[in-house]
Amino acid sequence: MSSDTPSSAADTKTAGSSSSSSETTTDKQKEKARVSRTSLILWHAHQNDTAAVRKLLEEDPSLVRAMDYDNRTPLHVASLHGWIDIAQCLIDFGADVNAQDRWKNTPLADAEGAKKHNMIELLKSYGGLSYGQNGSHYEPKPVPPPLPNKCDWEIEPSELDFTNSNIIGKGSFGEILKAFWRGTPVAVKRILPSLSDDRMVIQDFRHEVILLVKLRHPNIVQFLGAVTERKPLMLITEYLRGGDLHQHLKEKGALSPLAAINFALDISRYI
Ligand SMILES: Nc1ncnc2c1ncn2[C@@H]1O[C@H](COP(=O)(O)OP(=O)(O)OP(=O)(O)O)[C@@H](O)[C@H]1O
Repeated sequence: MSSDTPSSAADTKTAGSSSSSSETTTDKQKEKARVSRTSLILWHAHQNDTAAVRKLLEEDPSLVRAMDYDNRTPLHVASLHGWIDIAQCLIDFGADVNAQDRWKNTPLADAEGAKKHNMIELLKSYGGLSYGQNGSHYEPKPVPPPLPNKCDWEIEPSELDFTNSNIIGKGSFGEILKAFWRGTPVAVKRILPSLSDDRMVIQDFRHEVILLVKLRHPNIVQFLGAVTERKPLMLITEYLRGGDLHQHLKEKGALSPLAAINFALDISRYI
């Protein structure tokens, strides 16, 4: 299931005023507003909403360099989906055609991986180069991305901010909390201390991490990292504002056949 919309438009108002009590508070508010606007432009790019993307860029042209926690820019998002108008608008505002995400993919590598032919042409006409793991001029055939090294996803526990965090769910071996990581809300599955030494629990946790590391799909919750070298063991994924499919089924009951087919198509969509 895809993640829900980003922070409300109200959050995007420029924060801070001359009456702010301290510079630190103003800085924090500014940082929060920047994170909100970053989420918004990425969201509108994902939704193919050119008017909204243009409006944000007119208000703040620096947003053309916005990046999420995977260093993915709005142009990566537009390229993957093949949204030509959005890509053109971003390029007009000076987007870096060869920006590289966390996996070193350029927008062109994404467009090639997703076989978005018009997008490939557009990006090439602006000097787009294909390097990264999805596609490459040097690799005639697409190759599956190599598994990231552990050091790419092992998260330093002190980077997780549990201030004002709350429990959003319970699993068999632990609880799921909403927390913040690098300025972004995340869901943290934390194994209960009482089970941290249980061999079966540790094995299950490792299996889940090994599986999640291999998955990268816009409609499957994104694995961000894990804490495996210290206790409590933790698994960090993107935070779904609307909860997961399980919660949706619990709250709303059985899906209509059409909704079930749409969910299945979303999950199995080849990107
Ligand atoms: N990424 C997320 N964003 C928001 N809510 C989440 C997220 N992950 C889990 N939850 C909430 O926590 C509940 C339990 O999560 P989940 O089923 O993943 O736990 P689990 O430990 O895998 O459970 P079990 O091991 O019993 O299957 C979900 O139904 C949902 O309400």
